[in-house]
Amino acid sequence: MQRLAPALRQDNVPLDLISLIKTILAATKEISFRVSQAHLGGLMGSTLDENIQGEVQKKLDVVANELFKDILLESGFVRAISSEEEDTSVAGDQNGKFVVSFDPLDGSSNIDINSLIGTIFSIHEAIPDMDAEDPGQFQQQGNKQVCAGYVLYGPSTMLVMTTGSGTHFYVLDRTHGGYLLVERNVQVPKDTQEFAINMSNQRFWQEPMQNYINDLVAGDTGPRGKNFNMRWIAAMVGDIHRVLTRGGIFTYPADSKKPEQPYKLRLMYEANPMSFLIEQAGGLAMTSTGRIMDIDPTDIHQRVEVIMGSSNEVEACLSYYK
Ligand SMILES: O=P(O)(O)OC[C@H]1O[C@](O)(COP(=O)(O)O)[C@@H](O)[C@@H]1O
Ligand SMILES: [Mg+2]
Ligand SMILES: [Mg+2]
Repeated sequence: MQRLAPALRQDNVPLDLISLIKTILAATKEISFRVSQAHLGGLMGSTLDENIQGEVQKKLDVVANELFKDILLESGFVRAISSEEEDTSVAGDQNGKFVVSFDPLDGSSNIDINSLIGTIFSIHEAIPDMDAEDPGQFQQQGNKQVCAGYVLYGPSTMLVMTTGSGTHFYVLDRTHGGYLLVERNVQVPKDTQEFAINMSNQRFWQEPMQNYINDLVAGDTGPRGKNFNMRWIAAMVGDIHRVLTRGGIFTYPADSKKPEQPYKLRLMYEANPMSFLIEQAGGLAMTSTGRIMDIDPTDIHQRVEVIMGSSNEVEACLSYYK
């Protein structure tokens, strides 16, 4: 099996980006170890603090964030970072060529039940003449990402990553400590009979989504004429990994549960990186009004509607909005 660096060179990834990716992955190996030892290391449960999202931070959210932030800011490759757990962007090296947005621990509500969690990252080139302190560094569309990926801390620790030449799967080999390529150019099947949504929000969805999901649930007794299965891991990394592995549609639609906050998932460090991975695997990644990666970011923590996965099924869902 091919090691990471030769696999990236095969995709003509520039050396400085390879160095940054290796730096990011060094942090994920440490997080993978801390996650596996969390019970023993007193890292289960919550802190008393809330992040800017108004969520009580888990101890592992904080540990993973500090690990990631420190290793990136000390690397010299990074002009600035933005993180789910940081109120604002944080300046790094003015000579750094890249900016990195990340979700240090995705699926935090799964930590205490020992279920799937992960780390999500998105890399853009830094805007040349802009100051490291300037949050404008992050006002770049998702279609400008040079790399995106996630690491899934599951039975095995898996890396799923793209640099624009397809989406590839890697596994952390615990014998020699490196990520090995296990599958190149994964493809999301165009059709599927599996959907993922938090059904408990149903009464708060907009009518098109209500109708779409009702028709999936009606199965072969309804207009779709076939049965659909449902899955919800409550960790985007886990649900998207299933979609990349066997197809499916994943959606976190707009809802009126909190009218001042109609969307749940964050553009910069959840929706954009997952969109790059899904599109590079032949799927679609949309809101009900357009392509996620064409959205002009206005805030590092802005939230968006998410409908992504098997292309024909995403199209079918969007047809309810027309
Ligand atoms: O709690 P819900 O409504 O099921 O939402 C689950 C969603 O929230 C998230 O956990 C949010 O991410 P964080 O855990 O990083 O805050 C997603 O991973 C997941 O898709
Ligand atoms: Mg998350
Ligand atoms: Mg998180």
